[in-house]
Amino acid sequence: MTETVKQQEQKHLDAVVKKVKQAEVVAKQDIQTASRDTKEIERAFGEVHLNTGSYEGMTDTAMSLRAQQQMLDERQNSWQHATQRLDVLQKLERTPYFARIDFQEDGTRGPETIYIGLGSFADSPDHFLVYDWRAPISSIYYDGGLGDITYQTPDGPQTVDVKLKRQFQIKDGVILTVFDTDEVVGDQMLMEALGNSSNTKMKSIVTTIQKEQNQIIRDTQSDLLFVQGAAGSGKTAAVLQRVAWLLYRYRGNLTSGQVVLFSPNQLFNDYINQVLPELGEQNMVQMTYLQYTNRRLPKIQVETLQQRFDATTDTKFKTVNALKGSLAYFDVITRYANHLEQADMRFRDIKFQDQVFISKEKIAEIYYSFNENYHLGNRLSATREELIKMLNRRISSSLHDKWVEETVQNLTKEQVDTMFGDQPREFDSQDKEYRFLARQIVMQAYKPVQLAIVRSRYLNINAQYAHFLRHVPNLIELSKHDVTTEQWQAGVDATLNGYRDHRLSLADTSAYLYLYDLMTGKKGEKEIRFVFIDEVQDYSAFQLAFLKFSFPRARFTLLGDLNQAIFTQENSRTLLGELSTMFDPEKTRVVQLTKSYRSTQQITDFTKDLLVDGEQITAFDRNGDKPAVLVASDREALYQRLEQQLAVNDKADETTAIIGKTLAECEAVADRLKADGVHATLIRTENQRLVPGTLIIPAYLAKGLEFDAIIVWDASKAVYHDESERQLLYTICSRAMHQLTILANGELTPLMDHVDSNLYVRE
Ligand SMILES: Nc1ncnc2c1ncn2[C@@H]1O[C@H](COP(=O)(O)OP(=O)(O)OP(=O)(O)O)[C@@H](O)[C@H]1O
Repeated sequence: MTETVKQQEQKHLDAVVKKVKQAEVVAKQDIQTASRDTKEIERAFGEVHLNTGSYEGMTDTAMSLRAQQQMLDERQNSWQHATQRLDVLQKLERTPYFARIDFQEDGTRGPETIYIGLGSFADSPDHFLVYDWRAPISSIYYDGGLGDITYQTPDGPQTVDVKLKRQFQIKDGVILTVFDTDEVVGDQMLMEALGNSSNTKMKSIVTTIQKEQNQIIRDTQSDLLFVQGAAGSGKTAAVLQRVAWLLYRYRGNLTSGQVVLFSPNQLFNDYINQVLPELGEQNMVQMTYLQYTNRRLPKIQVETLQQRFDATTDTKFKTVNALKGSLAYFDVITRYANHLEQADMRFRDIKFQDQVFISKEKIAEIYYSFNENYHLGNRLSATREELIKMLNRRISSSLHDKWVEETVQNLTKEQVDTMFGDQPREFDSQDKEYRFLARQIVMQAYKPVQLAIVRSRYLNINAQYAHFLRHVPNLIELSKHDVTTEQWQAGVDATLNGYRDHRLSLADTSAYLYLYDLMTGKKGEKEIRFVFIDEVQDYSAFQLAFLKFSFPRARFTLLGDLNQAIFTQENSRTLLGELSTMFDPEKTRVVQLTKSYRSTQQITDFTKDLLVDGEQITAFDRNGDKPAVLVASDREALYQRLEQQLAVNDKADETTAIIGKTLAECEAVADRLKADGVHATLIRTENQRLVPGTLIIPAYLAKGLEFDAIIVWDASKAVYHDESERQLLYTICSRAMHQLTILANGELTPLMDHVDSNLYVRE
């Protein structure tokens, strides 16, 4: 690359930066004007005279308040808009763009040049100095090298002839490197991006998005987009870019509040929460499935991640749990709910002052009095209406009860005033005035009854769920699911006992909520448009069906690695099959990512060999040390080796995570390091933060994270002996970017028996 090209480009860059700075000045002025206006309006708000003396006065006041509110909203919008704009401009000032493309459209005379950056920037309405990486035309940067390339526009596909593809590395307005490439996204740039060390926060990959990732990011057709990819193949990275892309593509019609990401744990949320702000967008709604369900059942303690991990190793209810996670079980509940349209709905008495006010038998009689066209939801609203009518009749007939008359007589003037409020007080007769006051008093007294009716408290969901569980053997052939009647019965008893102590397993919670939604006719959250589920292999088909039901208008993007199923390993392969029955095959797209970007070639080759029948994985060509394995006969030697490795990693500025199988093991390591004066942070729960420095993490919290160096604590036969733990061990090892050390006490896990001994160094 000649110096002159760099100089020419620097000149162009300087000119762009100058204009960005000018635009910043304008944005700052806009912000100031908007906040000044807001203050003005707020002051005027305070001065609106509240005229409630007459109906006309009240209407005038309401109208001027509404007008003020509207103006305030407008100003706040423009304030927000200008602030966001300034934020993007400030980012552009430092790095206005990262690529240049020269291309020619059919039938045009000369090539056109565009620059691509984090956001778009124009110095006049149709003169773009920088194109947003999400603009349709920018796709050609990610999708191909030179020559004819087709990209999608809202009006259909368009083909252009790409003449030049130039990449820049720019820091604080200065071009560091510039190189032309004929590749898709030059390996040199990717290599550099991957060479950086890890951080407690994930970064955006906007400059080096790979072609396959670009397909995922820009998909608009699929109702179900299933991304299957090996550990470290950039699923999470791609999907966060996709959120940013969707917010741009559907701007004006889609807000970040209409996008939900289900993530494996809270720690992971913390890890990824900088990516969208870095891209100039607001974060989507992020939660774990546990949080989603628990939020709806605040009084119940839903089993935590750790309890769930411990429970999966408990084999007693294995087949029962497998059934509860299946689509067949989802269908059973749906059928059971249909059956409730005819019979068996469980009700509670509505009580008033400890007396039965409306009996459950009466409620059942009303509920089943409507014809068969009434489904559960309408049946419930029709019943509610009837009950309210009954309550109103009771109120009317109580107006002359003795206690009511006495209360009315004893009202003070203030009490009367409050009861009248803004009501006109002209009554034709004293009796009418009495009836007005008496009605208010009786209504107040019956308030709890009214609430019980409106909030459907007469439904007995607990009894209903218990009835359902006992009824399951009549609804499904248990033997087809390898469950005996006795096993099922024991499972029911365990669930109900737990429930009495306000505890519920995650599988039961999902079933309980689904049944509740069907009983009450809830149709899910319609305003949510996109749902992302990361680490989908840890979900049961039931949970996915429930989420689909809960977000009926959403398109789903599911990310998974069947090699990493920690909780549901045996079901993970049938999951794809079950998913295909839930979504229209025409609108389903499966994308496979096979290249692993996270780890060095040596680590990827090793982790790949750990799998017996793994999905396809190829390493990205980046070299490092082979994984080291130390087996010692006493713990002391292991601790020494651990501390020695930590010292080496620290010196090389590599962040280390020590991953143990259980929390108990991690605690033991943490105690020992503390006693030896080695600083390390133990992550006990998902609510902690990922702080810089050495971390000690139990395996079930390590999902989705990555670190420069990983030390596997105790990969011995005593700890990892079962075939079902293979995927867990794979997940742990595949967290490492540059260094992997495996320590084992006594005998090495047999899960490593078939790993080619050339792929690691045995110390
Ligand atoms: N196109 C890319 N350019 C630069 N870095 C990338 C790219 N794609 C992925 N990476 C990096 O590779 C690493 C792994 O990516 P990511 O965490 O998205 O993988 P994953 O498939 O979700 O992995 P896992 O299933 O193990 O959680 C991250 O550091 C990410 O930033």
